[in-house]
Amino acid sequence: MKDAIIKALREKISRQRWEHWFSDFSVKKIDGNHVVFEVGNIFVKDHLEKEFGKVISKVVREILGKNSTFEIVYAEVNTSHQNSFKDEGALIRKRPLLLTPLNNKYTFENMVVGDFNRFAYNVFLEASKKPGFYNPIFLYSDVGLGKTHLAQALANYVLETDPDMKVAYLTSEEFMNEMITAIKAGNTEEFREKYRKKADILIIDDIQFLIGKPGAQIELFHTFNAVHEAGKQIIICSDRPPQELKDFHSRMVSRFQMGIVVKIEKPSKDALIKIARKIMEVKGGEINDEILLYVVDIFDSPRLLQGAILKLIAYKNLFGELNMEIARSLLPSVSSKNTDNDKLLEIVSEMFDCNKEDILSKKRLKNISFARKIGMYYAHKYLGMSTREIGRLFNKTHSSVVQNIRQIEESLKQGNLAIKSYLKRLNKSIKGFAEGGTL
Ligand SMILES: Nc1ncnc2c1ncn2[C@@H]1O[C@H](COP(=O)(O)OP(=O)(O)OP(=O)(O)O)[C@@H](O)[C@H]1O
Repeated sequence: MKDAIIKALREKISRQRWEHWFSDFSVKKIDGNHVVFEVGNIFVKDHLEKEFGKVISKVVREILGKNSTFEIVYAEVNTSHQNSFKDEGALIRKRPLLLTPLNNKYTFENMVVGDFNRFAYNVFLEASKKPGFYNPIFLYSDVGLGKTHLAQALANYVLETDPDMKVAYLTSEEFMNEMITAIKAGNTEEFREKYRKKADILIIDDIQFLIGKPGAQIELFHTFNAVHEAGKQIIICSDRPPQELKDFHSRMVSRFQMGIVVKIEKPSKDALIKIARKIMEVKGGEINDEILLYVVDIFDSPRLLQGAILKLIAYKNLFGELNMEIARSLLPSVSSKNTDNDKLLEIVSEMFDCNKEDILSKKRLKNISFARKIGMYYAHKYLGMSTREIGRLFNKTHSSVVQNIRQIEESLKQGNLAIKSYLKRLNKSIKGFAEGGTL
């Protein structure tokens, strides 16, 4: 029976996701029509419940009957010496366990180093070899200059050299949401244990999101202290220096400053050219030097540069050619960013018969929420905006942006012609892709 459950589950999950998330997943026992699954740690348990709960439940009901239930438990790793012999098998892992998903393209090798980021880069490189040496590391810069890339490069490096390390990377918004869910479900102990006791390296991105959220700040403060006291590495990323995190308690700000504070500056033109070349190398695609210099003249942050380059490469792949004239016609929609952002809100509100304030509000009327979704999808795919920037533009949380974009993607996959036509109209109005677009 155990094998049948695993086999049926395997058939419903892609190989890649299976290898990623189910490497130490097993059926611990079956009590009547209740199945107990076991995984290696609480992070994987959480992720499986969230992402695969429905499919696991379906399989269990298919095999054991309609009213069957399941739970996932995680194995406690006993680190005491007396028991180390017994637990040896469980402690040796051939492959790192990804506690929270990381982008494997965010490596030190894929990062261009220049005067603008050399100090930060070296601090992170050194810390990845000696976690806890600089503790905490507080990294800040303007948006899109490589903070997430650098923090995850450290995480990827550490996991590659020591697969048994447990690295948790999450935004402060995710931290807060998880905290709220845990409070509602009465699981606060589990939540606290997850980050305070289990993580060897804790990376909290976008700390500024907690401005104005005192409850989450306090929880993070205690987590910070517990992790720090245990000598585990903490990394905080922010869009401003610690002292400018207004309304954060001064004891917290001073904790952030007690290790090392590093900043990434704006890259120079030369550095941007190198970054553009690196992006093409990593993403696999090429644009000629003339166009590349034109792009670098317009965009001064790696994130915007990346959005523009990907758009040009996508065009070239679709239509087989790309010249300067086409590049010019494609890019204004991204370059005159602020105007376009305003225009985007204006056009979608007009298209869906509402006003800009409705879109930025919490109203859930059908036309308004549809306008939001289409606008967010467009901003992501055509204006090269990150989901966080979109959140700021539409006055919505990061997770609701991600969810809305996913819903549109899903509908497009299922061939929803109405959405295609809205996007096409939007595209024409905003002067995106050359006449006719790619939709
Ligand atoms: N020095 C660099 N070399 C190569 N690519 C870079 C460099 N800096 C940034 N990038 C790329 O630019 C994009 C944006 O970087 P990233 O998301 O790390 O910025 P960020 O500072 O975390 O942004 P935010 O403030 O929005 O959180 C990423 O795809 C990243 O790989």
